[in-house]
Amino acid sequence: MTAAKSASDLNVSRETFEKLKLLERELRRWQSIKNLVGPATLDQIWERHIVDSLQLLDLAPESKTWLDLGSGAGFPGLVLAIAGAERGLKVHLVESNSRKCAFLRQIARLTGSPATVHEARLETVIPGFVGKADVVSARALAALPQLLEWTEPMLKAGTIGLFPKGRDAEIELTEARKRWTFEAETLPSLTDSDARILRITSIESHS
Ligand SMILES: C[S@@+](CC[C@H](N)C(=O)[O-])C[C@H]1O[C@@H](n2cnc3c(N)ncnc32)[C@H](O)[C@@H]1O
Repeated sequence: MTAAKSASDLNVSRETFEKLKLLERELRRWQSIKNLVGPATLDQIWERHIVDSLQLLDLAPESKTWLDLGSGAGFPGLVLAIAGAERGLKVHLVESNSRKCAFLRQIARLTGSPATVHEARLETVIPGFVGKADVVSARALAALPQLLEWTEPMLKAGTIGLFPKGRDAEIELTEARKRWTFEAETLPSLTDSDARILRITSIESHS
């Protein structure tokens, strides 16, 4: 799929669809000078990036505050801020790369989306969100044990972890269970039959 057909394909309003199209256009424009995403994924921006991000919204429909770690060019965090705005969702994007942060700020401004960009290392941002976010997400940032090490204080305080994973999801779960006990749902991805989305709650460290 090279382009989304309509707002109803995505189950979003026309206004949200227009904002997602703006994100796509700007990503293509910035990509030529700033190289924000893997060049091989540019042909499939909707499937690989936008729809892949959008599917997380339905996995935490009640959420109001969302922290996305290592947001890159906005996936999933910026897409969620754009699409979740109408139901009152606010998204915090954490990204250490300044040119990616410039892109995130620009698109948040152009779309009027409730996204706050934290240009920082996630290790310094997470402590301020313990007990303050409904969901923490991270796509293509690190293997599950590292993600749990970073987010454990948030998950212990009741935040839900949503981590899109590739075909190694089960291996990463097995590895993580050596250090923690936690509830994990392994959910199918709508965009890739090999991929999974891990929904993690109720974590306890073994040590
Ligand atoms: C592989 S990219 C994935 C980007 C996006 N989540 C996606 O799926 O397209 C990982 C991103 O995490 C950022 N990153 C890596 N380590 C970080 C850290 N400790 N704190 C904040 N950002 C970090 C990188 O700059 C990069 O943009």
